[in-house]
Formats: sequence, C-alpha cells, structure tokens
Amino acid sequence: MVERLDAEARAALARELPGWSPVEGRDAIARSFRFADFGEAWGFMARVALLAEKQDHHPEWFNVWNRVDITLTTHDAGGLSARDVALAKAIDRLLG
Ligand SMILES: C[C@H](O)[C@H](O)[C@H]1CNC2=NC(N)=NC(=O)C2=N1
Repeated sequence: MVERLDAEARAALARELPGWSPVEGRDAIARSFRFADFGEAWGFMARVALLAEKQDHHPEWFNVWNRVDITLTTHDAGGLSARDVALAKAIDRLLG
C-alpha cells in the first residue's frame, strides 16, 4: 500500500520542487515544459517514459507541438505520495 504524503512531506515538496504547482481540485502536482520544437518535446517524453517504467510510476500528460504538461499523482494512494516526489525530481534532473 502506498501512503499519501503527510504535512511535513508536503512542506518539503514545496521547497524542493519549486517548478511544480498544486493542481486545483485534486491531490496532484503539475508542471508545464516548453521546448524548441516537437522533436525536442518528444525526446523529453521518451526519456520520461523510460524513467516512469523504471520507477513503475506513470505520469498523466498532455502534449501539443513543443509543450508537455505533466501531472503527477498516485492512483493507488488516491493522492500524492513519495513516488510522485521521486518521479518529479528525476524529471527535473533530466533537464539539468
Ligand atoms: C500495478 C502497478 O504497479 C501500479 O498500477 C502502478 C503503476 N503506475 C502508477 N502510476 C501512478 N501515477 N500511480 C499509480 O498508482 C501507479 N501504480
């Protein structure tokens, strides 16, 4: 069973993942990414897909041309868990 984040972990998340924002009306975080063109966006999505498979944790996402919007939440927990934090950090690391 995956546990939802406690208050302390949520405060840490806000500090450690400044690029990610809470999603209105649900227990999730989101970040929007822009790239030079579709090829760059698709390359990023391919790298995120590999991370997601490795972590067995999968994003909700939307792509149009050079834009990729990613939402993270843990369906098994009904909200944010440490798995979302780990994936968000790994995604941020991809971009250096
Ligand atoms: C069986 C499998 O491990 C689970 O369904 C995993 C897969 N990827 C997942 N991804 C996300 N975002 N939330 C989950 O609860 C989840 N669960």
